[in-house]
Amino acid sequence: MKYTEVTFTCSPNDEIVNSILSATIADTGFESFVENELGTTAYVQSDLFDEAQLNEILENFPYEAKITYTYKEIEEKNWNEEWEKNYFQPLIIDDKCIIQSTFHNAPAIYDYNIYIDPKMAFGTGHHQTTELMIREILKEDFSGKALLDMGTGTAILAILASMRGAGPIEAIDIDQWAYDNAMENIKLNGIDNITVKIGGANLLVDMAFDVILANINRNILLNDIHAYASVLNNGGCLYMSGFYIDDIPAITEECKKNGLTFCHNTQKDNWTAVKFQKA
Ligand SMILES: C[S@@+](CC[C@H](N)C(=O)[O-])C[C@H]1O[C@@H](n2cnc3c(N)ncnc32)[C@H](O)[C@@H]1O
Repeated sequence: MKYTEVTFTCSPNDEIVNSILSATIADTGFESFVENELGTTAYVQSDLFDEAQLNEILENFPYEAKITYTYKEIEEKNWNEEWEKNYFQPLIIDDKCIIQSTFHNAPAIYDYNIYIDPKMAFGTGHHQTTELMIREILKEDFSGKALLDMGTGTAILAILASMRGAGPIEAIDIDQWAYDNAMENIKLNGIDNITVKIGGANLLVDMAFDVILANINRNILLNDIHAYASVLNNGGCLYMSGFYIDDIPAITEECKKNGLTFCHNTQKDNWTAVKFQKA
């Protein structure tokens, strides 16, 4: 599969502009985002890259900013090298959890030592939404809980949930790359209670979970919350991220329609993670 790397130059180059940019283009198929000294570098499958649509987004950008871009097609094999050279550094969260790749040699001295070789899949912990979800998982008692990780990406959340005692775990992603990468990372971390499947909410039949994690995006979540609610046990919790603080009312409204009550939210920059409970 060919990927296109788009380098955005943002003025101002700040958290708000880069966050809005990432969230907006994520809805058009962009999968990975790296903030840098110019703005954001983002990756999209080449057959999904639509320059006219991108221009329209930038023309109607909902925030005062000047954004220009250049792009080039990259080969699959370059991806790991890019990460190794430039982007993915070990990430330590709350002195409890480290996420690093096999090419790092940071000491594995934390309660949860996670290895992720990201390749094309999203989820190294460096995106605000992943970090917010990680903090929720570190906070809650997941022992013995049947758990679903929707939009698993690298399987980072499912792996940490397993280390925190959750199981059995289903990890689902719509993308073949994510499926392959999730399988690799699960093996790399010696986890044996996660089943990975390719697909979307249509797979959610004849299943029941105590906990559901879904870090995807606003529109997909709004569309699929009813399916998540249908496989959540009474008293079970749904944690979601991939959207902004401003989106909380719309998400809450949809959850309410499906018997889910708002518990709390956390936030970083403009991003948020929310917890809902089924009565
Ligand atoms: C923002 S990434 C999150 C990855 C990881 N869970 C994390 O927290 O870092 C969203 C993932 O959802 C997947 N995805 C997109 N649409 C989906 C859908 N309708 N159902 C399931 N997964 C989906 C994407 O392929 C991507 O891997």
